[in-house]
Amino acid sequence: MAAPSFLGWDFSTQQLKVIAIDEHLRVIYEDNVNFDKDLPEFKTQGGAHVHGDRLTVTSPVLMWVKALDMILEKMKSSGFNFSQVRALSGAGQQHGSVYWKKGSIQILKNASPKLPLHQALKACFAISDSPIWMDSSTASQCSALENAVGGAQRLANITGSRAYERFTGNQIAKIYNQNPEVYAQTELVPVGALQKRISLVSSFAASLFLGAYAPIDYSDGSGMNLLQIWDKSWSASCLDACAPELVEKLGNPVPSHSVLGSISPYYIQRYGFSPDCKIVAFTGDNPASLAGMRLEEGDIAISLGTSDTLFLWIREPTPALEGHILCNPVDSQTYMALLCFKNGSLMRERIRNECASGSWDEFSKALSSTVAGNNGNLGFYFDVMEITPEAVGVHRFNSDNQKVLNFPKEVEIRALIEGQFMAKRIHAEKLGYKVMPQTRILATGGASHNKKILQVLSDVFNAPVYTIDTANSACLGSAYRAIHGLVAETNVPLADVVKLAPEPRLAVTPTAGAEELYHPLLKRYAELEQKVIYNPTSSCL
Ligand SMILES: O=C(CO)[C@@H](O)[C@H](O)CF
Repeated sequence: MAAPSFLGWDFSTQQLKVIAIDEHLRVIYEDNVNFDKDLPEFKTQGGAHVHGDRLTVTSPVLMWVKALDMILEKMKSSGFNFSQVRALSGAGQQHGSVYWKKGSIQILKNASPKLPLHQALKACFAISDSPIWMDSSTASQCSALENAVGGAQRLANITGSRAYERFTGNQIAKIYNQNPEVYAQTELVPVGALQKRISLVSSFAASLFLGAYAPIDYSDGSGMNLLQIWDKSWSASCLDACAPELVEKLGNPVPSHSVLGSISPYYIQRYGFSPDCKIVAFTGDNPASLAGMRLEEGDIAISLGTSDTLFLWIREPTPALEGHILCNPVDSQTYMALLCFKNGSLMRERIRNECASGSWDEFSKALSSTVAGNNGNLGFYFDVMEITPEAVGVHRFNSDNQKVLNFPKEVEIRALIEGQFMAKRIHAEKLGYKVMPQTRILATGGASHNKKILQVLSDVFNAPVYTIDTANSACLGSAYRAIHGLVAETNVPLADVVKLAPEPRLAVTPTAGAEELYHPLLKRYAELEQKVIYNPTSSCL
């Protein structure tokens, strides 16, 4: 008797990925389809089309459907046993939107198992190229939405974020403003009938497996500037500010752990899935990554990449004009926060090249040869316009808070690393994050292989740092959520469901006295940050 398995899907920007795990959480299959390489007929770059205005960015919907056909055929050819899949879930790139044309629901429901799905659905989309998260063409719609609800902070208090160009509500508003006839084409049926016609990429992907329109989940719905994150219902003032009859087109949002139903007959007949295979609500890629990293309350995940991204588990968030508060995908009573710091590894590499002859070993030696706290020297390093906070340029201050033009090389290196991590703690705490006794920092990305850098991170947060591999965290998190969905109704936390998964590896613990040392420095850093924040009207500092 073959062992039961669970599938996790990730409809990300550049590729479609799938992971199968067994009941012991061991990976038994993984595969991917790269959109540019494997589907060249769609002529994408990085999975997207960047339009001539350099602001509009879209991706072809049928490319996503065809990628699913391809990956399922690859699995079938490899002899994958679909009949043992007990449940599946998935993730999609956040904020993107799919516009189903009138009548698509019948075509989706009755797709012939003799044909690939992309052939059945080829005329089902009112917009063939969906707007995605890389789009920044909706500045006017963002201003209109913030004005309609009483300002940026008010919108953040309602939806968890101020208006962002990539957020779905503003994208829908642009389509309604610029293509009202297309907007009218998207299907409209009574609310409550679980029918709807505008999907996120995540709920669109779930619809393909369900053979019906899948609802938007609370967590990915938090990335639309439309959902009230406190009572998890659509905000009437936000919907009305974006487009008419929007609630009929979105349907009712659902908890992210919801079992939506059984897999569509199309997959049973074409691939041999079991009729009992359950579809668990899909969610956004970042919420799915939180599940894949198995974050728990008090944890903070830091991805040290080109830009540095923080995932926080927060019980009582305070939405701000920076960062994003989302409904937690694995615990409907709590929240997750996303914070992005644009000046990440490229900034670290520039200082390494200039102050450590391009060598990470020399960079690490400089960190070892300088004292924690850097004798009160502080620095802000933003080669490109930073978004957290909005600031640009390099600004150095000595222990008397006097601006200085430069630091000795090893002081510069420590000022960069301490500054980057103090900023992360300050802005995380502004969003309501609290370092707790059980706090763990889960570090990933290139710089997480450098223990000297991690030691500074541990000291600034006064918390142990673990390293994890997040290469497939969204996919793996989706497979974990597929298992969790089957038991979530019994209030079993995800942590219990995935306790057999490989543990993160402890890398460093805080140096004794770190909290006492960095507490006053964090206060100084926050005060000085106010001086460097970008003010287009003031002379450069
Ligand atoms: O826009 C983002 C999050 O707000 C990106 O991380 C997308 O989710 C990437 F697909």
